[in-house]
Amino acid sequence: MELRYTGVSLGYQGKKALIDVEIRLKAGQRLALVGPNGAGKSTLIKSMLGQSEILGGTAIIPPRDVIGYVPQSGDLDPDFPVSVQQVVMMGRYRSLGWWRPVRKADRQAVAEALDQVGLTDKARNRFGTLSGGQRQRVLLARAIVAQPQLLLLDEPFNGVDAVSQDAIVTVLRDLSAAGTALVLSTHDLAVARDLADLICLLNGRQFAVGTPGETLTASSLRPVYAHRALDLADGRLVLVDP
Ligand SMILES: Nc1ncnc2c1ncn2[C@@H]1O[C@H](COP(=O)(O)OP(=O)(O)OP(=O)(O)O)[C@@H](O)[C@H]1O
Repeated sequence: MELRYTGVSLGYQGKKALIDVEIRLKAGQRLALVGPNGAGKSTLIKSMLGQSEILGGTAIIPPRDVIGYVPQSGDLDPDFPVSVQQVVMMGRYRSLGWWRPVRKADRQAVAEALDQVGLTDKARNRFGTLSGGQRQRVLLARAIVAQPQLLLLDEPFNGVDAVSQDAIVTVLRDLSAAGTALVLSTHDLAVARDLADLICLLNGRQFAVGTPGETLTASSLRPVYAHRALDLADGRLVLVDP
């Protein structure tokens, strides 16, 4: 697994939304994309799925079939009449193909993924009846049954309760210990600090990339958040509505 962007510009219909992207990620590393609304976090994730345009530079992206994607749980229609285990089984379709019936190994993989996210007892429940945090865990299970080498997560903790957040963080740590590379976008600097070993600061361009110690400093964050960064009299920095 190798993900490498060198001087990359990204956007839509030929118009740039994010420039100067320089990232390099190896197996088992965890990268957090941090920046205010509209910074380009989703655009960078979408570029790895072929859903935004690479307008310049060089991007080395693993093949689509080894990439897993966890969308924001709000992106899925909660009224769609499917059970939790059916949603997770969708993650096996790529390897199943429409012509091959579901096998015991597929059912076993689904059961294991549900166990990993702590939702075995909800397997037969309707997806739409779960809480936002539980739905997010189901979408994570759907991604991991395909055993991706690179897992992308768009704001995985938005609208997620503390129990679900802890469950998701544990699964993500286990995945990365087993060699899966992770890229996640987040507004939450505490989450980024605790979960990521690399942080990329974005706002229309890449401002910095490095360890949490290198990037989560007042002098690195100030230009990224611009008018949303407030300098306190004692020299500390507060981010207003990050
Ligand atoms: N499908 C699209 N077509 C055209 N422009 C888009 C599209 N999606 C996003 N943009 C633009 O690209 C820029 C970056 O948006 P993006 O959604 O990547 O930011 P973000 O950091 O993920 O923000 P948020 O935290 O609000 O999700 C914005 O100016 C946005 O308007």
